[in-house]
Amino acid sequence: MKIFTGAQIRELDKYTIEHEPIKSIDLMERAARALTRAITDRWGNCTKVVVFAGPGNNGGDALAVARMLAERKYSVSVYLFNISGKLSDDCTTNRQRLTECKAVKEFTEVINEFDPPKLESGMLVVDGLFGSGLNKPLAGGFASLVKYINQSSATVVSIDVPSGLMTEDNTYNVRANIIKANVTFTLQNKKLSFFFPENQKFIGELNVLDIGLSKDGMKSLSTHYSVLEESELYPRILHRGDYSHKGDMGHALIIAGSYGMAGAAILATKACLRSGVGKVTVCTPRRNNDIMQVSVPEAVMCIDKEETYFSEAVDATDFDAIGIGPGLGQQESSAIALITQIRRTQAPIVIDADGLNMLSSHRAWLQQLPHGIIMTPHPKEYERLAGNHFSDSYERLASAMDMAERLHAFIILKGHYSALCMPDGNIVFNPTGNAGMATAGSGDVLTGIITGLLARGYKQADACLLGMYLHGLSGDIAAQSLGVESVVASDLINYLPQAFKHLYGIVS
Ligand SMILES: NC(=O)C1=CN([C@@H]2O[C@H](COP(=O)(O)OP(=O)(O)OC[C@H]3O[C@@H](n4cnc5c(N)ncnc54)[C@H](OP(=O)(O)O)[C@@H]3O)[C@@H](O)[C@H]2O)[C@H](O)CC1
Ligand SMILES: [K+]
Repeated sequence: MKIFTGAQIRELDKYTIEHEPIKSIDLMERAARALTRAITDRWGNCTKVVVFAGPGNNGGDALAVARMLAERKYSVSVYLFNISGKLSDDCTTNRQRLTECKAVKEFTEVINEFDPPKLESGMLVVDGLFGSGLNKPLAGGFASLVKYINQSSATVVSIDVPSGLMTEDNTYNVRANIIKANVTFTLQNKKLSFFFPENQKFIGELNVLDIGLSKDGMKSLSTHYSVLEESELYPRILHRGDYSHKGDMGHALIIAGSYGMAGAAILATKACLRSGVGKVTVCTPRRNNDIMQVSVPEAVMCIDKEETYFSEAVDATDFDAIGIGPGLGQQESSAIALITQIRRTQAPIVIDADGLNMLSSHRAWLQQLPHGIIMTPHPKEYERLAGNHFSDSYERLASAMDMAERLHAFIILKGHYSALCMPDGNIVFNPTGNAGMATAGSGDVLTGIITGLLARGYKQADACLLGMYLHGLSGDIAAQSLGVESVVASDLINYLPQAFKHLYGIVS
């Protein structure tokens, strides 16, 4: 599903108006009907409603919703903020319709003085001050109103976007001046800023309402950002021939685990084995040998000459993919072995965890990474890799997008919505996964899955998309059965077969 910018939403509006065709005011009426339905489905008409409308089309939506609620016998008080004496055309028409509607008991047009109404628990505030047309942080009277609403105990429903929140970049926004909604009813598509964890407290529970914008219009607009849809994976899935033998299914190499961190190697290796690959070899220090042999009997061992850490690059000629980094430690000799390994390897590579940390300590090496390399940092690992601190997720994502393009790399920024930044500048958010996956070892499992998929024959982009999706799906199935509090990384491996079965079940 594409994620449109504010400017593209305006384009889509125009396209729908011209091609459906539909008058702009009727499109607003359609949006207001969808919003009203969503509100009346949840709150009965004994709920007292206070509507705050701004000067643009977000305010127009709010005025239309106020009228529709009043017609359905809700007690509605409406405040329209017309400070600059300039309303959008559709907002003006809806002001007219509202004043003609006898059911509306209280309508105040605020021109300068504003005496705020009492907001109490049990009341519903409809926030229609600003939506996708906000072009600077809120200040002055609007900022005071937002603070007044936020400190009240009323329930707040935001139309389209919590007022004050930008649809994309909030790096320089004033966070105290953004509505904290309990529920946001957004129109047609999720906005980019909804994918960033620090904005969740403004959005509350998110619901997307279909307002019938042109499907052709959406298809023809190209976007940099999208959310992965399961159906996009179906044509990418590789099928195993009935007569396949393990030699056809790929040979993966996992380089992981220093002494005391054998668990990371075990998790990555098991996840790799569960991802359809024919054979997995693990390179790990001597002292991990016994525990590895016992824990993952299916894996072949390639023991490093050092007792406790990775010290020597492996001959990679026979491997179809390499995953390197989980629990590897950050010894200087491991760093040298890491870059030697990267230089020597022709097969696709996934770097994670300490592999990334060691690259961060030798940032000049980034230029030597082969095109198509996959890196899977969590936010802190990415900051170290970029050598920069970012003030928010948008800034971090923009930097990762730039790095992916410069290095021709695939960078998966892990998080609530993991984001795959591709070398062509596109970014895909993964919709699966849950808070239960914020647990040690979860990343090692992802490294194992992607390495397994690469060795199995998937191209980098497909391995990343499928890997992120399956990893999250397995977490969702695990959480369903165990509860989010109790999920641990090994559960992600245990439920991985069900995630695979789900996808393969649909396409076979
Ligand atoms: N396709 C759809 O999704 C539809 C969406 N609808 C609704 O329309 C809004 C977007 O409407 P728009 O008029 O473009 O924008 P807003 O209502 O959000 O705000 C524009 C007005 O706000 C002023 N503005 C902007 N920033 C500030 C600020 N920081 N402080 C004060 N005023 C501000 C701006 O004035 P300028 O002079 O600065 O331009 C405008 O007056 C969308 O969110 C939906 O709710 C349609 O109803 C249906 C289709
Ligand atoms: K709003």
